[in-house]
Amino acid sequence: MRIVGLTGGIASGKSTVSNLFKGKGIPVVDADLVAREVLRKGTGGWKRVVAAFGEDILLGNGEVDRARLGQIVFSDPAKRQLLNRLLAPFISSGIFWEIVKLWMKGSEVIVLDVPLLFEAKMDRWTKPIIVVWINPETQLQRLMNRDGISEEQAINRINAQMALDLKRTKADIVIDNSGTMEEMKEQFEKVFVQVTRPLTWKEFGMSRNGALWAIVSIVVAVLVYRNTLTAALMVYSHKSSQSGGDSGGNRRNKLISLIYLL
Ligand SMILES: CC(C)(COP(=O)(O)OP(=O)(O)OC[C@H]1O[C@@H](n2cnc3c(N)ncnc32)[C@H](O)[C@@H]1O)[C@@H](O)C(=O)NCCC(=O)NCCS
Ligand SMILES: Nc1ncnc2c1ncn2[C@@H]1O[C@H](COP(=O)(O)OP(=O)(O)OP(=O)(O)O)[C@@H](O)[C@H]1O
Repeated sequence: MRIVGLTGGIASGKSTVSNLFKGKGIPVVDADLVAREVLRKGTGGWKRVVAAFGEDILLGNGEVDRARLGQIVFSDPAKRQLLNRLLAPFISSGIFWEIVKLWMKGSEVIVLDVPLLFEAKMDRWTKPIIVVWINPETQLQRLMNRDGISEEQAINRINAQMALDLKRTKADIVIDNSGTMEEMKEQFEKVFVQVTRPLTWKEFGMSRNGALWAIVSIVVAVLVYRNTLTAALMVYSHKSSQSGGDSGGNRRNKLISLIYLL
């Protein structure tokens, strides 16, 4: 299985790129969606966050007022770190189970869209890593337009993440999304070819089909060579018992019986 990392800065265009992947049939695990799920009313994440931030951050229906919590954490680094610490275990395990589900379905190439891929050190699990880069002026403008927030609020949100220029240096692939949608789509087509090239042996081994292939190969090898294997084990067993050191004798006899059963 190939786990492609997709990251960038806030409003740099990650969701826009991940929608293009989805449009081509590549499954995407969206960390923002996972983060929403783990903050739903009554969940473990919700309980921890309410205990730490108080009931003032709740709406009338008991759900978290995301805009309110956003205002708090994006203007106070200590509170943001607290929120990150509280939610990180839930988000990581949510992402893990999404990957397991896709593995069980047999997906060979998947995309992890994680805004804080480097900050949360999840880049260790992904290869290649795509960074959606954008120039600072366009990023600020797009963020203000999309979220309807002031320049100051937008700057706070941008500064809450690792600098996009630094993320760019850690990328295997960079998509520059400072231009038009058409320019971005042209780059995407090339990136798509690159990330969907045939799996390496290691990636194949990590996929469900690779694991099934390994199990079937072992069973077939045992079936084909069972006489040779049994004979070898019997000779070894005999030699061990003659030399008096036969602590593993029972285990070997069981193995011989198992091979015979097969
Ligand atoms: C603070 C919250 C409630 C604000 O919710 P809101 O609906 O306004 O924003 P949304 O969740 O859609 O996030 C928008 C973008 O903000 C950025 N962002 C979100 N959380 C963080 C954070 N803790 N640090 C830096 N940037 C963040 C990301 O680029 C994200 O794509 C929410 O972002 C949240 O719960 N954040 C903590 C969980 C988290 O770390 N999410 C990122 C997933 S890796
Ligand atoms: N090439 C482009 N030209 C014009 N607008 C764009 C382009 N790419 C993305 N946008 C717009 O910019 C905004 C931010 O894009 P998007 O939501 O994909 O960013 P994001 O990186 O997923 O943001 P976040 O970190 O908040 O999840 C959106 O309103 C989107 O429609």
